[in-house]
Amino acid sequence: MIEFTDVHLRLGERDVLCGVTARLTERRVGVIGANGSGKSTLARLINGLALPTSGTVTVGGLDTRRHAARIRRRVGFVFTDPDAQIVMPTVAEDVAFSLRRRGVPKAEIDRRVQEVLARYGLEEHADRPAHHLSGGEKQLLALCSVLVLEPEIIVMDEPTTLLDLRHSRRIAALVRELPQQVVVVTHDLPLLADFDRVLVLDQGKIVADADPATAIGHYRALLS
Ligand SMILES: Nc1ncnc2c1ncn2[C@@H]1O[C@H](COP(=O)(O)OP(=O)(O)OP(=O)(O)O)[C@@H](O)[C@H]1O
Repeated sequence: MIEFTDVHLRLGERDVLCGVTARLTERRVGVIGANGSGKSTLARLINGLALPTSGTVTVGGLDTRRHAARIRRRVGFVFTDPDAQIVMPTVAEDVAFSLRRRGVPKAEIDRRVQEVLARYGLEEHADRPAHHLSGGEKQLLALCSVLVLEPEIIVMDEPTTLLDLRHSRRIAALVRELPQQVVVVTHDLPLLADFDRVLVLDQGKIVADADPATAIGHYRALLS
């Protein structure tokens, strides 16, 4: 469970989040809102990449201020820009990287890497330089590198931005099937169709918190 309690976050001169309170227990939670409304910042708070100026964020009862390392092992974060996440020369090595750092035995690493690449259609790219992949393939790779760690919670910041329709649908299907809790920040409204809950942010505040159709209706009205 993720819990925000009266979270304020000031960056420079700007109040980016202003009194956010929410308990997220549902399996599929979407976050939508205009550009600059604070969605990515809210997502980054979940694994301690950003810390509140006041208020608290807890994950499974652990405060992100005090337990950042433990929380990062539990919360996988998929960045919008996959280049920010790709660290190793080849696709397979990139997926294996964090498993290696966690001391997982080599045979298990090989098995898990192969499995995740096959599941997301990247197996033929395993030995290619990661930076030669297309934007969409890189986004899938960034996702594979997080999924292979089997985190308890997955936070995705605009995971379909670079993807064509086929790959967007694949991500939507993947999100539907994942057993973990998933929090997705997105402008891709169809992705949220069968989500359990959608938050709408506006100027750092939650202005709607409802089922997808209701929340999206609110968002459309806000921007009209
Ligand atoms: N380090 C920073 N210093 C100052 N302001 C920042 C910083 N990081 C983000 N902001 C500001 O905080 C606001 C919220 O940013 P955030 O990235 O959370 O928005 P967003 O809703 O995800 O936007 P988008 O849909 O465009 O990705 C923006 O106005 C942004 O300019």
